Amino acid sequence: MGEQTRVFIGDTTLRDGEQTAGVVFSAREKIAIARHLDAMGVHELECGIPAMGEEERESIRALVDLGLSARLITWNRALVTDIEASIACGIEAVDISLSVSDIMIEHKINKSREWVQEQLKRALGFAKGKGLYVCVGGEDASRADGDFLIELMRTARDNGADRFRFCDTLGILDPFAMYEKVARLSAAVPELEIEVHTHNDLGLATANALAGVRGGARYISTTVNGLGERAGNAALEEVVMALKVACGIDVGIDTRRFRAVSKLVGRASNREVPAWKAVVGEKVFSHESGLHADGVLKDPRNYELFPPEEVGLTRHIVAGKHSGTNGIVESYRQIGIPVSRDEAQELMALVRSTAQRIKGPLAPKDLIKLHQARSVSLAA
Ligand SMILES: CC(=O)SCCNC(=O)CCNC(=O)[C@H](O)C(C)(C)COP(=O)(O)OP(=O)(O)OC[C@H]1O[C@@H](n2cnc3c(N)ncnc32)[C@H](O)[C@@H]1OP(=O)(O)O
Ligand SMILES: O=C(O)CCC(=O)C(=O)O
Repeated sequence: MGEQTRVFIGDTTLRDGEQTAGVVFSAREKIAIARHLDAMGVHELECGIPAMGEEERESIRALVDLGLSARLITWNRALVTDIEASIACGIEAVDISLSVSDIMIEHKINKSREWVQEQLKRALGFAKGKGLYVCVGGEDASRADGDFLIELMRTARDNGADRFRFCDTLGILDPFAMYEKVARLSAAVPELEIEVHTHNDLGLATANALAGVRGGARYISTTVNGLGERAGNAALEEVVMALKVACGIDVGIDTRRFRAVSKLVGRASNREVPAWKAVVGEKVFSHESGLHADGVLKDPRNYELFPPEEVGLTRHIVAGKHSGTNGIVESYRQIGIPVSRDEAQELMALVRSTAQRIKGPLAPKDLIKLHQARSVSLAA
């Protein structure tokens, strides 16, 4: 992956994210999330499912009325009625979804591969006739027969589709398999852009999204905080930072807003973001261990991949069970108490035993108490 590789982010927090069992966004929350993502420069927002009913359609219309820069796209079954419902919302881009694995074709929709091909032609023909941008969503593509997928993509291409969405619906692939599958499709039907939509059932969603890009995909489906069905989707913040730091690809998104949008979606979904969550967790720039704190104080690059401000976070040096001298000097400096290295060394045992007793880091009041106790014992 070179610097020239152009990658687009299609965020589906408002569709797959809201499909998380038990999650409901209010129309106002949807608007706030969409505004945030748009202001950050996210390229496309999958914003809902018009076929669900009038309330959903109203919230989609409200998003259309915002006049965002991001392209708004809706999820649709391969049914003319679904697409009509999208058009009625003022939507100009649709994802037309079909189950494409034999297991789902036979045991979920109870149809045949031929039916899938025909249904695709019908729905796609209708959508293109209405001038829509169309992404064809291949549900369960990762378990589908590769030759059938190529046939389907050719049908999609020949009937005017703009993109094919390769879904690892159950999150079963490893990055090597993802790379191989996407590379094969990309080589067989180079005229059709590929999007990868990866789920996190094995904790591989972000890795698989990157592998898809290496295989030739140009769109990545993400959600804020990795929200989504079951174990969720590839997290927006992880994908963007991994592309930037590990692959040298800048997708042009303002990453400084990641923490803010993460908190917003965490609140709106009622799914608290773990403190150690990659990229946006509250504590991912907190350093306690003696050697780590020392290294960071000398040069943050020793233990930080990028500055915390780049994702809207701040750095913390924490006094606790694993602290060393330099970290303790810094913790006291931060609360306005200068201590020498010798003093810090003496305080270290007290810091450790306090941390052990309270089973956590020391707050400023704990540090002050220890400092006072030490001064009193020295004076006595
Ligand atoms: C992998 C994904 O995330 S795909 C996105 C899924 N998202 C959602 O399901 C959220 C919103 N869903 C809904 O509001 C409803 O499920 C609707 C409106 C889509 C459909 O509702 P209903 O018609 O009441 O059916 P229900 O929810 O029980 O879905 C099952 C039906 O959908 C059919 N179906 C499933 N996938 C598709 C598809 N891609 N295209 C057409 N039909 C499909 C099934 O075969 C089944 O049909 P049957 O009842 O004739 O056997
Ligand atoms: O069919 C699509 O476009 C998306 C379906 C989906 O969300 C999935 O397969 O996980």
